[in-house]
Amino acid sequence: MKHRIVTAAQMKEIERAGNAHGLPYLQMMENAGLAAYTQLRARLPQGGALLIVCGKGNNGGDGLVMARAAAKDGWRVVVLLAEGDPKTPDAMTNYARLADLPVTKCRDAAALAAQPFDAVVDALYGTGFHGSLRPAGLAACTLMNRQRESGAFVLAVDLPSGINTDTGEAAEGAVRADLTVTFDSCKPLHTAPSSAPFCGEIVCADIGIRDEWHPAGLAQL
Ligand SMILES: NC(=O)C1=CN([C@@H]2O[C@H](COP(=O)(O)OP(=O)(O)OC[C@H]3O[C@@H](n4cnc5c(N)ncnc54)[C@H](O)[C@@H]3O)[C@@H](O)[C@H]2O)[C@@H](O)CC1
Ligand SMILES: [K+]
Repeated sequence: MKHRIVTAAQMKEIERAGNAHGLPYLQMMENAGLAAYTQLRARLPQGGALLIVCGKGNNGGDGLVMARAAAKDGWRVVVLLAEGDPKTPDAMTNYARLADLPVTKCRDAAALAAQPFDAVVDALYGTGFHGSLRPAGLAACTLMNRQRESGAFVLAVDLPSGINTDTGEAAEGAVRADLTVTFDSCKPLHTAPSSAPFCGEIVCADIGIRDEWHPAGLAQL
């Protein structure tokens, strides 16, 4: 794990620098989703039933990349669109890329409560989350936490949903993960005492943004 820690706003600057150096946002999302999937496959090489809970932003987009990779690898994939259709351009592109794959799409967390899964991917909220969980988000987080209590392995994409990236404040009902795969740099929540216990093991994955591209002042942190 890299020891550099950056805020949500600094991470956006780093991504902007990556894009300016010729690494498009869509490619960063692809790299993020595949890096997280590689970590999942390393822990559950046998595959199985996989629930991927997606929000409507770019964190959900990372989850949709994972859904594509996992379906091609033979997992039985269910995607829960917990907040409806993806809304950001890159997440919408990755949703369209699922069209010809055997991925089940669902919009109702309650419908999945009794279904057993070997693994759950939390791609509901990432660095964009702040405040408290609203009903749809809370229902999705409750489903993930119940699945974990029933034995499913929970991988959080970037951070467990329901946690504020910069303060580490955990909303009531936030996800508890076995593994958190974050990207490029760690964020304050990964080490804050209030939120670190929600993360489980933390892996910081390379998504192709070279250290020398980082805006001045961030590369040395
Ligand atoms: N920007 C980029 O280039 C990349 C972003 N990546 C991913 O994108 C994530 C950030 O994506 P976004 O900025 O789209 O945001 P998120 O996907 O983290 O959040 C989604 C939406 O949730 C909303 N939201 C905030 N608080 C809420 C609440 N309490 N209840 C309900 N909804 C709430 C936000 O308004 C936002 O629109 C990162 O965590 C990372 O996973 C990665 O794909 C790597 C590249
Ligand atoms: K997440």
